[in-house]
Amino acid sequence: MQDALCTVSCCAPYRQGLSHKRSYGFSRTSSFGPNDCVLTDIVIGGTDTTITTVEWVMSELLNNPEIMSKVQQELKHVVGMNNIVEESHLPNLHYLDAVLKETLRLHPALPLLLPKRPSQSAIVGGYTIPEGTKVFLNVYAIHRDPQVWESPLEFQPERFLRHSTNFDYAGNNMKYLPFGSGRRICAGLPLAEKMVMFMLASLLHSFDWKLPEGEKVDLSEGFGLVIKKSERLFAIPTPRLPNFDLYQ
Ligand code: HEM
Repeated sequence: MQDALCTVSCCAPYRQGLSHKRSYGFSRTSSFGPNDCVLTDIVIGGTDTTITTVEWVMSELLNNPEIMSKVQQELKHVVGMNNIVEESHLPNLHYLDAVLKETLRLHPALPLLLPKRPSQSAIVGGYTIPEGTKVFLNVYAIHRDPQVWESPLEFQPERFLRHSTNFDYAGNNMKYLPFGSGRRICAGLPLAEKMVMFMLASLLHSFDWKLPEGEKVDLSEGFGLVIKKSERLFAIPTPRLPNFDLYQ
């Protein structure tokens, strides 16, 4: 167990006896050991981000019923109506993948990533960043920059089908960084991508979704390290599959 945990990148400084350079906005107690740190990172990093992302995708889809219908058509084609979603279906859900990428563009769960402190002074774009400066990267602004994105405020998943080779989650393209970049990129990225795709595919394959009568989706944002919707989403599911035994 200990070996498995210690492979997570943020534990490495502890193993080398160095101090942790990340600032989270709250102080760590001295009773925390290396493995507590990893577990805390995983719980904090892996829950709010994932839930918030699923909620934003569902909100955007309820706001764009024609896009939701395209996702469900794809699920009908790839998964079938007498089957339930399996992990093996996920690589073939290209349109749902584009919907997730477009949602993470407009609603990156961590809009400023996590703060970093350079361990030595550096010059970036002509600016000197002294050692120890707290640095935030405004991914939210980059993802909505009209010089980078055409019609940046519109929800258009198709843009990721056109540019699918350029925009992945690996953090190599500085125009699109929903999981960060470099050695502090999201440590849960492979799990997060699969988990969110699986949840969305299951929700949209098994159910049709609508809003309560007369209600509209409120897309306004709250304020925080993780950008959540200011109002929780309330939607009504109706079973979609003909064979109800599949739900059991
Ligand atoms: C949709 C879901 C998720 C999103 C959008 C997301 C996004 C991010 C971002 C932007 C960062 C900061 C990267 C940086 O500062 O450069 C991060 C860090 C991190 N994430 Fe995630 N994350 C998600 C899910 C998860 C999950 C499921 C886990 C674990 C099970 C996880 C674990 C972590 C950890 C441990 C870090 C800190 C990495 C480090 O400091 O080296 N994340 N995440």
